This record gives sequence, structure tokens and C-alpha cells, in this order.
Amino acid sequence: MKNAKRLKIENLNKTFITNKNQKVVAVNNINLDIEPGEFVTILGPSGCGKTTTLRMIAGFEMPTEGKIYIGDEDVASKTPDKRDTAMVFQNYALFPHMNVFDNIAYGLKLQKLPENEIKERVSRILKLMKMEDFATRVPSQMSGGQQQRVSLARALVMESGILLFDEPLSNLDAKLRIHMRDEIRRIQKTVGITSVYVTHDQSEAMGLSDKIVIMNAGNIEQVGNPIEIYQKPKNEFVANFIGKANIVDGIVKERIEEYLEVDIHGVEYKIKSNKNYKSGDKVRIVIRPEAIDIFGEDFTGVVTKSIFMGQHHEYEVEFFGEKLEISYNNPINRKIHDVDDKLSFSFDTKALHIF
Ligand SMILES: Nc1ncnc2c1ncn2[C@@H]1O[C@H](COP(=O)(O)OP(=O)(O)OP(=O)(O)O)[C@@H](O)[C@H]1O
Repeated sequence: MKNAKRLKIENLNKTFITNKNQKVVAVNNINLDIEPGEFVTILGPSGCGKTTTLRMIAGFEMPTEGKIYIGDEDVASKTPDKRDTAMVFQNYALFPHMNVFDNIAYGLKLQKLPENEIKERVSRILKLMKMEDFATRVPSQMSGGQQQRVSLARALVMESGILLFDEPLSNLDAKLRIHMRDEIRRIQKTVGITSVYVTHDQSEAMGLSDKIVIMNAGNIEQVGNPIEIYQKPKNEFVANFIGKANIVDGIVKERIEEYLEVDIHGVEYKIKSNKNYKSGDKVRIVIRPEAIDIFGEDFTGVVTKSIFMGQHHEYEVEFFGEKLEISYNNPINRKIHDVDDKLSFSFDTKALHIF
């Protein structure tokens, strides 16, 4: 494979004008720096601007303003064929009348490469994808997952600097999605290609990415690795978008070195935080359902929901006029609390995070 490229986006903006002459700011001056070989996922709710961002990187959409560097070159005004990118589409976009080999070879033939080089490169990719036995099949003779693998092979064979994915797994069933997700990760790690992947599926983003970019209404809310995004969300939007989040109120008592001592409904917690709060400030704190210890005794609440999920048990508990979600692992052979039971619990101090 060729060297992976760096992708840098500067003040990128896309404003659409609708046929009623209204302005829609799809992407609002975003900045992003992706290292060579990184796998970056753009994640966000429907309409947040992730597809428009990807399409601008690919050259299918022209930016209203801003720069897109692939390596050292600003490609923002170039056509897709003049950029060093390849794209894997949601609907596979394979040629139905061509067999797998010819589908994968298509782009190389357009480049007029010698026949033996085309054969060598396609064979190498088929081997990498463990698809040697499929070379002579046509798309209609393959499952959706197999077709998506061909579509990935077709993008990889181009040996581009940047690989782009537009929700490639959303047409596959849940089990196959997980299998393909792992397969994409394996292949990306093997070839080391810089990759940008758009999805609205958070588990896909968590399972695939070196870095996750959370978008909301055309803006980037946070960029971080999956652990940072989950454990240290920048704001309530990110906390609620990734996983389940309980958000509770607290009042700062004092700062003790790197900790803030915070009163949460009469109980004091020492929370690690570099935020600039003073004593008396009201703060909002996120606590994940699995970081609430149901063998602790700091609080007592009434159970309003109790659901056995096999690997874990989910409770909902009244907490000062709000509902807290609690997730309890390995519930087998343990006491299960029913609705209307009282349940005592504590927060895991290390898992508390102040916005
Ligand atoms: N051609 C267009 N004309 C006008 N508005 C557009 C056009 N394309 C996209 N938009 C708007 O830009 C915003 C961002 O759209 P985009 O498709 O990038 O979102 P998305 O995050 O990819 O959503 P989804 O997950 O539903 O695909 C939306 O409000 C959308 O309605």
C-alpha cells in the first residue's frame, strides 16, 4: 500500500440554498486534523451534517468556504477523480453485470494500468479480504455482507491516501454488522489507510475508531478517543448521545488540589476535575448507569422499573424528583429488586464527571 495521508479540514462551511430561497447551514465552520493511518468516525444525529462533510472530502459536494488538505495539497476545489480518495457506499454501488474480479479491477482499468499489474493487485486484495473463491460470481449471487466486502475491496485496490465510508453497514442485519465492523477494523489496521467513517450508530463508532467526532447541528461538539468521549463528555449533548447518561446537580464546597469537593443532595463526593469552579457554584455531573453501586448506602430510592436483560439488570430509581438509570452486571443468583421496593446505592466517585 502507498503511504497513508494526513487529512486536515480548515473552517469548512456548507450552506445550501433551498428552492424557497432559505439558507440551510449544513456544516458550520468546522476544523479537523486526522493523522496518517487514523480511523476517525463522524457520529451524530440525523441532519447534523456528517454526510455533507464526507461528501465535501470526497469532492461530491463543493464547500461554500474552507480548505480540505489531503497531504499538503488543498483539494477543496478539485473534482473527485483528482483527489486521492476512495469511497465505500451504503448501497454497495457494484456493477450488476460484472463479476467480483471485474468489479474490483474497474478503477484500475480506467487508469489504464498493465493487465498483469491489475491481476496482481486484485488478487492481493481478494486474498486480504478472504474472497478468492468469489472472484467469478456476480453481485446477485452474493449476500449483502459479501457484496459490501467487494465494495470495500474495490475501494482498497485503488491504494488511495484516504478511504471514506458512508454508513456502509446500515443495510446489513445486526449480527452481520458486528462481523463486518470487526472485518473493516482488521483490514484497516493491516493496510494502515487513513479512514473517515460516517455513522449514526454509536456502537459502530466505539468499536471502530481511533477518534470519534461528535457533530450536532453543523458543529463539532467534541473530538476524542472512545474512552474520552464516554468517560469525559464535554457537554450534556455528548453525554446523552453516547451511551446512557444520568445527569445530577451538585454544589461545589471547595477545591482540594486536583479535586472538587461537591455536595450531591447532602452527600459529599471528591471529584477529579480541572474545571474552574468556586465554592457555592452549581454544577452538573454525569454518572453512567453502570457506575452506580447498588451495594452502597449513600442514597435510597424507590424502584420504578426493574428489567432482567440476561447479562445485566436494569433499574430505574426515583432520585430527588428525577429518574436514575442503574445497570447492574452479573445479576444471576442475586437478589432482584422489584418495582416499589426500596433500593440503596452510591455513586462510584472515580466515574463522576463534572461538565
Ligand atoms: N441539497 C440540499 N439542499 C438543502 N439542504 C440540504 C441539502 N443536503 C443536505 N441538506 C441539509 O443539510 C443538513 C445536513 O444534512 P446531512 O445529510 O449532511 O446530515 P446527516 O448528518 O448526514 O444526516 P443523516 O444521518 O440523516 O444522513 C440537513 O439539515 C439537510 O436537510
